[in-house]
Amino acid sequence: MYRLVCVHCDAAYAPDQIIYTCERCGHLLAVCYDIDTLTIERDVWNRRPLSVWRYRELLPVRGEPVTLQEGGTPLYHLKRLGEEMGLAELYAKHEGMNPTGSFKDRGMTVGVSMALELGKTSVACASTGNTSASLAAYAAKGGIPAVVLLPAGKVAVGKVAQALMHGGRVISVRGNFDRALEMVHELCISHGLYLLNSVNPFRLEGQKTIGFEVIDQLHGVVPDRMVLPVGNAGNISAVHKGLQELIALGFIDRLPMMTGIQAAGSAPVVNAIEQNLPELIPEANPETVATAIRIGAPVNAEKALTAIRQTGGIAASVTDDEILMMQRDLARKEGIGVEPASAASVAGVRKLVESGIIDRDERIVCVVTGHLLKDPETVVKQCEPPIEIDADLQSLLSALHLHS
Ligand SMILES: Cc1ncc(COP(=O)(O)O)c(C=O)c1O
Ligand SMILES: N[C@@H](CCOP(=O)(O)O)C(=O)O
Repeated sequence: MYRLVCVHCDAAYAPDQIIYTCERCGHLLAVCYDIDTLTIERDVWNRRPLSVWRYRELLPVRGEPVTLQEGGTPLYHLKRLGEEMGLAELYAKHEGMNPTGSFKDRGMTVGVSMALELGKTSVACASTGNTSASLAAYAAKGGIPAVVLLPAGKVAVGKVAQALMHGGRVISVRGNFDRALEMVHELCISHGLYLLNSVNPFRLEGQKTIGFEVIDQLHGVVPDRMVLPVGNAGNISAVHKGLQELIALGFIDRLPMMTGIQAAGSAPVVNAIEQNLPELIPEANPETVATAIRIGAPVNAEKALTAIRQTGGIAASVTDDEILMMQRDLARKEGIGVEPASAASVAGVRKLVESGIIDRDERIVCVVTGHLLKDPETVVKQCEPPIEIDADLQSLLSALHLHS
């Protein structure tokens, strides 16, 4: 059993009410389980495949889910990069290995399943790219239409391609993501489409399973720190919520220090933490090469600030150059291909270790959120082009600087 509860004033709403913000105070809602009434056995979870649906007792969906087999992503030990930074236990949870190449799939399997359970016949979102790619795919699987609003000219080509190919109705808005989100919210309220951005409390339930999987992949050990790139701030909030539920169940006894990394040109959460502000001041003109996190007014900021502060975590920013350098390092030293926003988490660790804020004996899990192929243009710009040669062995040997 669960209710929807306001994260600010605790007002409660029925689970089948289609509502995204509190009627009393306007803040976001969260799914709140009556943990004492749940029967969850860890052994039962452990016998199921590692996936979002391993944890179905702690998810709101009651019927058969709309699934593309999301979750169960690898947790890599970053031995080379860890050694360079002096960290023996540095890990990356590669969310780019989900069906559409980002962590959004964990949310959409739950969100689209709930849309159908609630009798909705169309879905919508605003997106910097990944949410739209994922929503279009899961709506296709669920057999309902999806409308997606993208900031014009600011979405990586792989993500636009996915949204189009999966049959999304793609609208390019001359404005930034924050404005597109306001517009789609209004559209959903006025015309009854189901909103599947991270203001949707059900979608974030799916995303919390990242934290569950990390604990299972570390054989029950809680990492000292979890580091996530922060855009709309839904993911860091969701992982924190999930881990709090594991504490309530008695499955773990402490929380990792929740650590959020933003791009320097788009860092309102970092500013709020650094200046100890009670709430965030939006950034009017966010800018970064990491277009996925080019967000100036993160809607989940209240929860993210709480997650960071309550766990003794931190927020830090990294420059575009630091992000791209880490994208190359992950690709070339670890064989892990991620998009720029994802590299921000590991770049943030490097910076925080160098500045002495992160201790070298910490066990650290970075969430790398999306796949390299999402943004091929940014990749190609950083690399030497292929060497074109005539089709003979001599040309090949000379291109490779080898003697004949
Ligand atoms: C690849 C990628 N990384 C990180 C983020 C940030 O996640 P959140 O908006 O939940 O903070 C997003 C989307 O916002 C994303 O697409
Ligand atoms: N990076 C996101 C931005 C939208 O965030 P959401 O979590 O509110 O959907 C995207 O991929 O669009």
